[in-house]
This record gives sequence, C-alpha cells and structure tokens, in this order.
Amino acid sequence: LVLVLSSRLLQAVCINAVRGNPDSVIAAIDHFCQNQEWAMNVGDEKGAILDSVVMETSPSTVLELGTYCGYSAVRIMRLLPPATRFITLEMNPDYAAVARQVIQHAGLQDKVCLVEGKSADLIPKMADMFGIRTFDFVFFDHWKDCYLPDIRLLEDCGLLDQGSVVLADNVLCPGAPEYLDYVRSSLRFSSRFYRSHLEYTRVLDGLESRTQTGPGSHCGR
Ligand SMILES: O=C(NCCCCCn1ccc2cnccc21)c1cc(-c2ccc(F)cc2)cc(O)c1O
Ligand SMILES: [Mg+2]
Repeated sequence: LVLVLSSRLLQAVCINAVRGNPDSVIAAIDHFCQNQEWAMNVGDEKGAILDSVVMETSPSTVLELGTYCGYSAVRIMRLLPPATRFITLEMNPDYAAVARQVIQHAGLQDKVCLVEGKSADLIPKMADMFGIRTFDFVFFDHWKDCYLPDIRLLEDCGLLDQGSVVLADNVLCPGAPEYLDYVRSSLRFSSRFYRSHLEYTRVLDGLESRTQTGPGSHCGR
C-alpha cells in the first residue's frame, strides 16, 4: 500500500507518540521530519517562538489558517486553558483528515474546531458560525499570498480588536513581501520580526507578529 506523505507522518505519530501526550506527538513529528522526510510543519525552532507568543498573549479566542497535519494546532492547544475557543481552517480534506487523527492522538479533540474550507469564504461567516466577536490570537500558515487580503478581511469583518495579535509563518521563505510591507507600514499597530529558520533546515525564515494598538475598525472612529 503506497501512503502519501501526510499518511506516513500520521503513521509515525501512531507508532512513536504516547496517546494523550501532546509533547510526544510534537516530538514524533519533529523526529520524522528531521530524520525521514521534510514536511511543512512550523517545526521545533519556529514552534518555540509560536509557543512564547501564545503564552504572552494568553488568548481566549484563537484562529489558525492552515491546519496541514495539525502540528501547530497541537502546539497551540496544549498551552490553552480549557475554556479557550480554538478554530482552525484547512481547505485540503486529506490534510484535514490526518490533522483530526493527529489531534485525537494528542488527546485534544475536544478543544479543536477544525473547519474545511477557504479563508476568504469562511472568515466572513466566523461571527455567525461560532458566535465569535473578535480573535485575540490568529496564526497565519496558509497560502502566503492570502496573508494580506485575509488580514484586511479580518479587519473589515471587525474580528480584530485592540490587543489582537496576528502571527504569520514563512514571512521570508516562501515569503510574504506585500504582507510584510503592509503590517510594518501602518501606525495603528506594532509589528515584530522573529528571525528563525525554515522548519528542519538552515534556510533563513522568520515569523512576524502584529499587535493591534488602536481600537478595532468597528469602534473608536
Ligand atoms: O505553502 C505553505 N503552506 C500553505 C499550504 C497550503 C495552505 C492551503 N490552505 C489551508 C487552509 C486554507 C484556507 N484558505 C486558503 C488556503 C488554505 C508552506 C510552504 C513551505 C515551503 C515549501 C517548500 C519550500 F521549498 C520551502 C517552504 C513552508 C511552510 O512552512 C509553509 O507553511
Ligand atoms: Mg508554514
């Protein structure tokens, strides 16, 4: 039976990770990607930066765009207190299926709301679908040319408010130049670059966080 990469990654989790132990799931995926086959998880180096920004923000509502195999979803959810809402979007049904099983192996299936679809279609429905007013923390890890239109869409839908943090993966590799220009240009928010490396390689990459300083677009004209 020929397994596709995401299924081989899931197999490595099932074999090497302890059920109900998120840290062992993270370690199993990192070991697989470092020693068997590269995969586009945020990885351990950038993952540690993601952890620190999540802990610093201590959000009560979190949105992730780009679930892939669920690696960053497990990283984020393992840090969140029980009442936190975590929503993650994946457009590829095969990846979504693998992610559900990876998240279940970590014992975090009750905390996740994994939705299949495209950000442009689902962001405008977030408020109605999930009763979410604003997101305290958003992790961008989907199509890099969607980062800019999607942060604008989140703002236009009033889903970002004062203190909301948007953290974007891969701002150098593959890169999101227009997004970087945008978040670094406006005075309405502060942005910070975390220098790192492309997952499981020595190629330069980084994360960019953007914190809303002014009130959300829906109030405080
Ligand atoms: O492409 C990347 N990720 C996006 C995958 C597709 C997301 C699709 N998708 C999911 C939800 C969703 C919602 N709306 C619309 C679209 C949506 C990615 C690539 C690399 C990479 C690859 C090769 C290389 F040589 C160097 C680097 C590294 C990363 O870390 C990455 O994240
Ligand atoms: Mg990425």
